[in-house]
Amino acid sequence: MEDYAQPSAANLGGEIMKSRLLPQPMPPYIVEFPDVIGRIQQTGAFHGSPHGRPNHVILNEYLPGQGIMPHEDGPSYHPVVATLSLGSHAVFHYYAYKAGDGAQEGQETTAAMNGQGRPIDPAPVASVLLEPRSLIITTGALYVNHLHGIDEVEEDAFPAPGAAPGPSPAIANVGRLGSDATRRVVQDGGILRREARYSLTCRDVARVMSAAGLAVGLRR
Ligand SMILES: O=C(O)CCC(=O)C(=O)O
Ligand SMILES: [Fe+2]
Repeated sequence: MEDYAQPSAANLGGEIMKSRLLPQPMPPYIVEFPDVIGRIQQTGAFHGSPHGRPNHVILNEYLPGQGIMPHEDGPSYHPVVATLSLGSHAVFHYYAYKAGDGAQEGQETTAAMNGQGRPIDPAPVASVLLEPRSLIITTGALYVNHLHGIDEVEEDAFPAPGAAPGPSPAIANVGRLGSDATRRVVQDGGILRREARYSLTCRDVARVMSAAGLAVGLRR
């Protein structure tokens, strides 16, 4: 959707041009203290990635009411993404494409389409509540043939048990939430208001422009 209230973003570790990383030094808070990259590396999630650790981080700021439309992260990255949430919670939805080959003539065109017009099943395959200071690692089929997104809402509403199903689907990680208060709201029904959220989306860009390649690129 073009009218999605997009977060403000900054690239850390360099810009990606034509699927290659044009590297830049990471800021100290990423590689020194609290050493986000080193600590993500310790999870083992990047053992099989080209550089064994993330080499690129997108810092996003979401104000209440901002989200990110369902999308795939694409093939420039090794298919593992570690997302650190800071500040506010968010509800992260994973979506599947609708069965079939994609858009057909005369088919309804809705927001539930990706950029190529491939229809997306609007019912998430899974929804996860991302708590502040939590890390979620997305890989496998959820990376390569699913989409993910965050609704652009100012609050997330959770229906009370037995109530008519609300707009929020079941939260897959309800049993693993760190905050008892948050778990009660999700289980018993209630509202979590979004505050400002800062996310660090950490990935490994397989192809990195070398200094030599860069010099050639600059001479052109
Ligand atoms: O901010 C988030 O948690 C998601 C960001 C995201 O999906 C992306 O940058 O590709
Ligand atoms: Fe993404």
